Amino acid sequence: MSERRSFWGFGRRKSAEAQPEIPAPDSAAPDSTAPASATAPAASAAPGTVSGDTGVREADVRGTGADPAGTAVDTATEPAPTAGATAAKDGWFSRLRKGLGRSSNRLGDQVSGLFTKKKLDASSLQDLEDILIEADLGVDTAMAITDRLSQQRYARGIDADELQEVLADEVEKVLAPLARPLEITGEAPFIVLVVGVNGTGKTTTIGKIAAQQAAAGKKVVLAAGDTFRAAAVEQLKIWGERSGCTVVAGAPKADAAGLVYEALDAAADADVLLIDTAGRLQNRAELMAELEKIVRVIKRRNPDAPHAVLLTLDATTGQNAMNQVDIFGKTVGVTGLVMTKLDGTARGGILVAIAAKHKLPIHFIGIGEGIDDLAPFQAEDFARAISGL
Ligand SMILES: Nc1nc2c(ncn2[C@@H]2O[C@H](COP(=O)(O)OP(=O)(O)OP(=O)(O)O)[C@@H](O)[C@H]2O)c(=O)[nH]1
Repeated sequence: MSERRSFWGFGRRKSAEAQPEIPAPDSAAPDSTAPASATAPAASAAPGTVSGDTGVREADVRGTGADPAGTAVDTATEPAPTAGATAAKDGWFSRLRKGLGRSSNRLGDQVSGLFTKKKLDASSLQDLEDILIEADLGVDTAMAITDRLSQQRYARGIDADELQEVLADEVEKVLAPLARPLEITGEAPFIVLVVGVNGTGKTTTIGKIAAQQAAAGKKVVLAAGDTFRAAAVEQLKIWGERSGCTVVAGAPKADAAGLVYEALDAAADADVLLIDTAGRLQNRAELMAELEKIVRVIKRRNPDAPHAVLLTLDATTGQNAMNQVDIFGKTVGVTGLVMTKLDGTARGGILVAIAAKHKLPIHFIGIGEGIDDLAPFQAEDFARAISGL
């Protein structure tokens, strides 16, 4: 059993295919005069107040509205888990298990069907391997599990509970080296670029991270770099208002790289700058070129930045996520993954296959739309939850 990391992993500083038609990358110098406004959040803004005019999907800003300060625990100042942190941890695990219920039920139902026989034989092991592959765990993990079973248990058979333990163990082995909290430390502002396909949860993830960072006492600036979708800007502003973060937004359809340039200025004295980008399919070269331009603009200001490039992946998309990791990785140098929407999908196993193949750090997982529904990824918890333990 691996050592449990603390629930919240932030370090203190110093310490389908609806495709947006993003205009072709603008050749204007990004340091030109893209209109931008630093939006000071209204203290009185009610969470979830969504204007009908904005077209903001209500679900896009659904959060608890609760004070995020009550939910985050800063590990730097908290050497031992408090009763509250333990309760939060337990609460998170039961929600994770519930969220992954469809994935684990799918596995569990199919696997239990194999145990009508007293012993595992070559044919039931082959069936098991097929089930694991169909559950998106990937060929390598599926084979590792069946190999281990054939070596250790073949002769005497195995019951369903033992199989769940073996499954959890093997899944944890794949995931544990990659479960790394996003360390927002060192540089200030720490610049995080968030990229991904349409609707994978970029804006929501930024809103949640912003709330956690603000609750930890950081000064956070949000850049509404999704200039394509007006509703995305409104959505980000609402998240910003909730956590008291400055939001830098431009005119609709403004050049995204120019907006990012303005945001870099606005964030000069901030601890963290979180940059939202428009969703784009990984096979649209011109849209991927726009992302490269954003990275160039950032690097021109700070060659070490962005300090993190997060790719959000929607767990419900299954195998397509593999290809997204490939192409976004090649284009903008993804440094870590956020897997969203693990609640309510039967395809959560894809995270294991992605980990086995791409070996990128997995920073966060999302199991809902609310402000509390994003937490640092913990391999053991995930492995046990998906195995139905
Ligand atoms: N159930 C669930 N819904 C989520 C999760 N994360 C995000 N969502 C929802 O997914 C939808 C899309 O999220 P956004 O944050 O707008 O996604 P995006 O990637 O910014 O979207 P585009 O800007 O259109 O590319 C919203 O309705 C969110 O509330 C999650 O972990 N679980």
